[in-house]
Amino acid sequence: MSRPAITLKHIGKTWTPEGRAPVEALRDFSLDVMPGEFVVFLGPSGCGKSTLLYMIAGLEEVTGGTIHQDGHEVKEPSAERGLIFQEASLFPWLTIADNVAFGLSIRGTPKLKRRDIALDILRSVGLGDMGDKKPDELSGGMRQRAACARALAMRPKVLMMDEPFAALDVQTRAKMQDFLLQIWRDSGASIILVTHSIDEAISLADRVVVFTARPGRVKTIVPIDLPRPRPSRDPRYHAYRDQFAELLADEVDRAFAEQEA
Ligand SMILES: Nc1ncnc2c1ncn2[C@@H]1O[C@H](COP(=O)(O)OP(=O)(O)OP(=O)(O)O)[C@@H](O)[C@H]1O
Repeated sequence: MSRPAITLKHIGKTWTPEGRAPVEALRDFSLDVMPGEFVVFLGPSGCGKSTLLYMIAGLEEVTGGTIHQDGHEVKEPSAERGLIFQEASLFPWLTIADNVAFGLSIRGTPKLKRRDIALDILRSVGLGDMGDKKPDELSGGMRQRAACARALAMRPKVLMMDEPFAALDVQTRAKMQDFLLQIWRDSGASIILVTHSIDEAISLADRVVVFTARPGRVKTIVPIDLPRPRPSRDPRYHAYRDQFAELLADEVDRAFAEQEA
């Protein structure tokens, strides 16, 4: 069997905000993400999903345990680990092509080559004609595709997405999910996606990691054993939906009970 792309061993994270009580966000969280695997993080609000993504990205430090990518300990951000947020964080003063090429300029890729790569990737995400536009001239879905193009330009081995489609309408969201599956297949990258949507988790994931309420731990890991595109009318799809609804309800109840205690 191949080596995991990402290995999380006994991760803990306690936030210590100034002047406020410490918050234990994650406790003893262990997980392997395999090369080319699509993993979805699903869990109640505040259970540490985003915190964990930022730590895998190298933007936050762990307070316990270790994170490795391809056997190397993660200590800082790397272009090999791309991160995409809910709102496409494009530079508003740059054109879409320049946004996509931005990371390549830091890497030292020559200007003409940068533009070629940017336009190529923009074509692959269906934005071939949009290179010279500014972000505010694009729709929300297009901006999010441009953010994907910018991350993909760096050829990341792992692409992390923090509720990337939450701000989009239902139809655009469904289209973006299809698009994401396509770029996932084309790029061969591992994807770790955070969502609150049970349907999104079932539609996309190879495996769904369900978090406990805070402090977040692995409650259970559910492989989705359905062909893609996932048949939402299939009784097995409904069985997964019921299973996740029950697992989440359990955790939400537990979180409320603890708040009231
Ligand atoms: N910078 C920070 N400083 C202090 N506490 C933080 C910080 N970031 C997150 N937290 C706390 O850590 C806990 C986990 O937050 P996080 O955003 O990772 O959860 P989440 O599962 O992504 O939540 P949601 O689903 O609501 O986005 C929360 O209690 C949050 O308030």
